[in-house]
Amino acid sequence: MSKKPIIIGVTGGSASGKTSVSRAILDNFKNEKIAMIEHDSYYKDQSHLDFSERLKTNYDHPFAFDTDFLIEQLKELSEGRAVDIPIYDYEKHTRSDKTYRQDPQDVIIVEGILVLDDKRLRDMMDIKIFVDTDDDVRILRRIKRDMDERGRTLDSVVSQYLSAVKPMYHQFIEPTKRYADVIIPEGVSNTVGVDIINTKIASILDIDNHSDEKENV
Ligand SMILES: Nc1ncnc2c1ncn2[C@@H]1O[C@H](COP(=O)(O)OP(=O)(O)O)[C@@H](O)[C@H]1O
Ligand SMILES: Nc1ccn([C@@H]2O[C@H](COP(=O)(O)O)[C@@H](O)[C@H]2O)c(=O)n1
Repeated sequence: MSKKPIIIGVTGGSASGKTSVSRAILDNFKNEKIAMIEHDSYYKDQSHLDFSERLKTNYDHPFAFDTDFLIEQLKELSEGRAVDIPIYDYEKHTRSDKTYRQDPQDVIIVEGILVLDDKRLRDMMDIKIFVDTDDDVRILRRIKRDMDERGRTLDSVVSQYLSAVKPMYHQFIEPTKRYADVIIPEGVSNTVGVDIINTKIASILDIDNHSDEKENV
């Protein structure tokens, strides 16, 4: 029987640096069996809706996600079976018709704005991390990212931020900070915070953490 993986939840507001922190962990453990799964991959399929209808969805509310499916796939992985994870299309606001194959791993990072909101998900996690970055920094990063990578206009980013992203952050995301084991101010720039997390993961995996030495090579 396969060993249950270590599951690490990484949350925080949009553009707080969740993906960057997760990548730093992946990089530190690149010789181990480790992968990141994004909650965003499990945004509900909206292919049955017109594009104009999809624009009305509140993508920062827990209802926008098919979290049951994420939990189901995490259980499959935990029991040693590979899964096919949906690939999300931010420009079309729905799932693409493609998936990618994820094999079982020893460490699984589950990243997303609402991964600590669902108790069933939280209870599956061994380490829960909240990346804490000021709202003004996050909106500036988001404008750049959404215009460069997600096909958005400045007006659409600002209007979505004021109508959904900001209020949902304060209603649903920020309150999950209380469930975090570790809060990392400033995300990946906080090298001490990231190193403490890597050391903890290494101790659970029962391996030495040589991240300092790797940096100096
Ligand atoms: N500590 C940081 N300093 C400067 N830029 C950062 C930092 N963390 C993330 N970024 C940048 O901000 C943007 C959003 O970061 P990302 O890690 O994708 O956030 P999230 O996954 O929370 O949406 C990216 O362009 C990333 O390079
Ligand atoms: N069709 C969509 C789906 C999601 N979003 C936004 O993505 C944000 C979460 O992703 P991060 O990488 O920023 O954590 C979330 O705040 C949604 O508003 C979107 O704009 N369009």
